[in-house]
Amino acid sequence: MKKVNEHLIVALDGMNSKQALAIVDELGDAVQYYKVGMDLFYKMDNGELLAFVEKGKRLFIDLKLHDIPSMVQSSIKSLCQFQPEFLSVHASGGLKMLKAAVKGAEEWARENHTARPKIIAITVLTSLSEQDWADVGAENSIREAVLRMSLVCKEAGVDGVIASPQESSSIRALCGPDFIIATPGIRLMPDPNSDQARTATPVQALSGGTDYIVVGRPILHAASHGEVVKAILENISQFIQKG
Ligand SMILES: O=C(O)c1cc(=O)[nH]c(=O)n1[C@@H]1O[C@H](COP(=O)(O)O)[C@@H](O)[C@H]1O
Repeated sequence: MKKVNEHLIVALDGMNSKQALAIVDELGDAVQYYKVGMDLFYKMDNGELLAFVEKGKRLFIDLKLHDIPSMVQSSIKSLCQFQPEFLSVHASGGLKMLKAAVKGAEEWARENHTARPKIIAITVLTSLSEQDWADVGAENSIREAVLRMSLVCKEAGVDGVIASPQESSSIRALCGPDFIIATPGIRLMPDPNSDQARTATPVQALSGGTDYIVVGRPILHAASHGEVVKAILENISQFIQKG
């Protein structure tokens, strides 16, 4: 069984590498998983990226790859040098691209005699509402699209998806217990100024069957990062105990 803090991924967004690594030190053992997204990745040098694993942390490099299959395959291989536990791609890249992502990770693992990072696919961004989705030409609902994408991901051998709490219980039912679901858009209280459209509290997300909640600004913008992490971990712990 996973430890309580193995359900939380802290997204280190909107800061430079020095600030990000200072937060890792500040939060200490409370947080195991950190997500480095595009804005931080482009600011970090190789040594700083390797520091996460050196500090005993588990790394999610979230560059949301979306390109032709051969490019995604080689890019995944390049990213493996930082020993991430998770790498992300967009599910809308399609079956061939998703298979190429897994192949890139497998090749790297074989060549380096180690386990491969897990490939996680973004379905429909949690910042999109049904209206935003329709505006870009989609004719099905977000839920239908997320479920279809999840099935394609499973067929491709992708390890799991990122989706909102509104879709996670259906994904769990469709794709089974071992398929990873990670859920961003977590808010501890309603936030009308958020750029997220499909949000939930930590407990709502976990009730939907998600494995990991991904939390950025609610922790990073708080007066005390540690206090918010503590509150989230208490929520998770209470949820697990209720079983
Ligand atoms: O890939 C992601 O992690 C992701 C997918 C998605 O659909 N929505 C989403 O918000 N995210 C990420 O989750 C984090 C959410 O940050 P906050 O809204 O600040 O908690 C950001 O790092 C986003 O890049």
